Amino acid sequence: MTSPIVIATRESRLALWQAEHVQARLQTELGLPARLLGMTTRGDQILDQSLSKIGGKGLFVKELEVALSEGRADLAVHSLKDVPMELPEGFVLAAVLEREDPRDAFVANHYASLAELPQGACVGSSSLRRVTQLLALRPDLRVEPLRGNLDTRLRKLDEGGYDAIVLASAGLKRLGLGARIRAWFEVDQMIPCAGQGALGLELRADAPQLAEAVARLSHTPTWQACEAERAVSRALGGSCSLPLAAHAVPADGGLRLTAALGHPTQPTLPLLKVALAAPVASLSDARALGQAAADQLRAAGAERYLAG
Ligand SMILES: NCc1[nH]cc(CCC(=O)O)c1CC(=O)O
Repeated sequence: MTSPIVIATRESRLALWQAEHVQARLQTELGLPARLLGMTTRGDQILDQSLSKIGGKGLFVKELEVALSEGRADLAVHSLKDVPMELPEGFVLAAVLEREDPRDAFVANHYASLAELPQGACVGSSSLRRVTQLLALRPDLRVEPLRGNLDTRLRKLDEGGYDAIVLASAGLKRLGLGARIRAWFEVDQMIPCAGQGALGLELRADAPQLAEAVARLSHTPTWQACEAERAVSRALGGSCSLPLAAHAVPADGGLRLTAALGHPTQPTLPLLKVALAAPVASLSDARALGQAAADQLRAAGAERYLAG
């Protein structure tokens, strides 16, 4: 009997849901038994500072990669949007699963939508991408930092610390909290982050057999879209201290990609936005589209924003 595949996961409720989802799919679709190895990452421990200040997205994946490299785990399940644009040497992204709803959600107890918020209302978000797009829609709002896992953020809203908060719809739905969503931001109004709503499966690069097996769980249209989105970010430096949004949707046999860049320290400067479409038949076509979007952002003046 082969020993079960060990899945390294963070221990937030969302991370566990995602790991269990992959565990179930390995079992039912591939006949591969799997078990979970839960672990706490630095990103889970440090909750009083914004992620962009303490080292970025990588904080959520580093400990899982250590478990992979030490052979304590075989597979790590990540929210793709938390995965750095360049994986460290020795690791590969072996599959991207079909995307959940990629939209951001408006969550509030007393207001049904962004438009209903009174002048000067307080909205919670620590995401520079959300902050800059919120202020572009409603310059009067006061945006205050809000970190923690989804349950913590909802509790802080319920305790009255904010009039509204913005969260990824995918996470809320996965946790059965979809009823908390009062309104959705359309993707052209609040462009999602690269990879939002998708799960990525990471392996050691020296495990080609497992890579081949898990690739069967992958969803090609989602992977191509996410590859284009991630390429925009990679081409602009890939840092999570940049308010960068990138979202691609299938269109006419290819992809339509929209991206927006805000200024990292001056959230009220105008957002630079681009939209382009191209036929896409492979991951490298998708990367080329993302690169082209980044080139257009540079042509539109991104340099000034990237310098800080
Ligand atoms: N940044 C944390 C994070 N990472 C993944 C999700 C939600 C699930 C997803 O978008 O795939 C969230 C919560 C949020 O942004 O509100």
